[in-house]
Amino acid sequence: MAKPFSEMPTSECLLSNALKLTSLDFHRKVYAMAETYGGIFKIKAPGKTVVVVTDPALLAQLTAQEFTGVSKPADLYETFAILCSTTTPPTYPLLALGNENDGQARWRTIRDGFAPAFAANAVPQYVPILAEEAGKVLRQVGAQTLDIFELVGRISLSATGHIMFGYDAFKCTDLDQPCDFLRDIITARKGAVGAARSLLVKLQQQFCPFAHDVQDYNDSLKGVRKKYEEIYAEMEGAAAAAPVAAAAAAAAAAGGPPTILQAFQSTRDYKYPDCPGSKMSKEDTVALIGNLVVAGTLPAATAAVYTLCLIATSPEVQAKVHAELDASGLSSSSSSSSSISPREFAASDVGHLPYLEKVIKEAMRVNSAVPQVNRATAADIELGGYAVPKGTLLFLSMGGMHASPHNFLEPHRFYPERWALQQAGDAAAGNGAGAATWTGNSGDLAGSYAPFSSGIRACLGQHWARLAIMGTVASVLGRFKLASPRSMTVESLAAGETFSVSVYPRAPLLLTFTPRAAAG
Ligand code: HEM
Repeated sequence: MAKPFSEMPTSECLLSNALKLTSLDFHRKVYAMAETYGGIFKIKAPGKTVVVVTDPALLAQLTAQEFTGVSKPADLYETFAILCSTTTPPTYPLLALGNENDGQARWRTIRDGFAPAFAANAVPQYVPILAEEAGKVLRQVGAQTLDIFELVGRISLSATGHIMFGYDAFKCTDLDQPCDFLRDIITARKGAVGAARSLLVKLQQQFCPFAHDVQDYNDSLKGVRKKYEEIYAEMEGAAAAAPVAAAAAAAAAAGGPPTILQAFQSTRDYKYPDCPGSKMSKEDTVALIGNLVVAGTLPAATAAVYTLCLIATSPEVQAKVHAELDASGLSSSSSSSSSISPREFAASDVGHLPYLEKVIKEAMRVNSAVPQVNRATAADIELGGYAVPKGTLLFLSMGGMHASPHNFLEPHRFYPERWALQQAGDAAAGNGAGAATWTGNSGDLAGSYAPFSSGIRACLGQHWARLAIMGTVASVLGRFKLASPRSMTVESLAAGETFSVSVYPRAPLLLTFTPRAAAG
């Protein structure tokens, strides 16, 4: 007999739940609900049942490859469309990679084409480019107060342009030059969420005026789409000037991994197995460019930004990070010249900055850049002893899992040492109350941690994201001591965030930069 779901009390039901779904910080509300209702519970929304999952084992089960009763809606917008429609919603070009409606085989073909360029052994080749772009931007920073999201966004965009498309696609290395592309992406996506929000508001008046909002959505994407078309044209030119496919073949013949640019070249000629005779069109490639720009810039920038903010407000953490960078020769204060020119971050530094690694891991736990992914049941399934019928929308809240007191002690505390103490506790069982206290309730912190999701649809760019975040944070802290002019805590950062494709700060996040050589 299937267990009954935890139900919301009547005061929480229907309309109030539906409005929570439309709120931009809905994921934070889910965290609070999970504290009350546990690792799996049901919320009521118009026309559909929604099941929220924060339990680590059930999350892993739902994302696992062999779990076939579950499909992935492409995006938040499609999720809303499923919420209010019984028919299959139309597909949107921007979401081509990861859109289940295009067919599993098509998605698999594209993912397989790009996977070698994102593999763990391929991403170190991008690090020198990131370090160079970070250096170009950071050399313009003196002793001053800056919006850290703007600064890191510039580094992220310059690196993305060079690494993925082989040229300066976003031209924003000069601090005095306007560089609004990251904000354009956010605004376009916010338009999409806004359309979804108005969709649900209208739903209360008349049932599902869907077509009208699709138009809003497409209009909101026009600006950034023009940019993706420009990038496509530039890549065509580059391919004509220097045969990228031949370079990819040569790299493969030499046993080296291909680059992302080469992967674009080779996937372009792919045929879709489920559609005989069809090849990837220009439209598909433009959509993929958009997909990788959005996925590759926003969440990684967010993660680096929140890491830097948390470091800036924790003097003892910052001192330890600086000491580690000094010992590795990555700080300007450790360089023989007094100028701000530390050795640039290199892929070989990974594995040799264990404290910084824990700091980033902890920052990505207390502030999950991608707090939630969605799934829909394609058949009746059983989940953790509960019966979940076909057509149920599943909200997989990794942020809720990271913030749950069921999984982490003092979950809202930024405490990088918890990861070291777990290792110490594992190594020396019965090592006193300190270690035991911090091994976490379940004794398995790692099992409750999945910022990139897991399984068949796990983040394709996660190896690169980890390196990029570490390289960005090390490049900034090697050169500067950071301080926050206003007091910032985990709670105040959370209160100031909002959500589009990933979490990002609602207002400028100001940090004061003091060159390390001057700070001593
Ligand atoms: C901190 C940075 C990042 C975070 C937290 C993050 C997180 C995620 C998550 C949670 C998913 C969805 C997984 C699911 O539905 O189960 C995803 C998918 C994806 N990510 Fe990332 N991501 C990050 C950076 C990147 C970067 C740098 C790239 C590329 C350069 C990238 C490319 C992708 C792609 C292509 C997918 C779709 C995979 C598929 O549908 O098969 N991500 N990411």
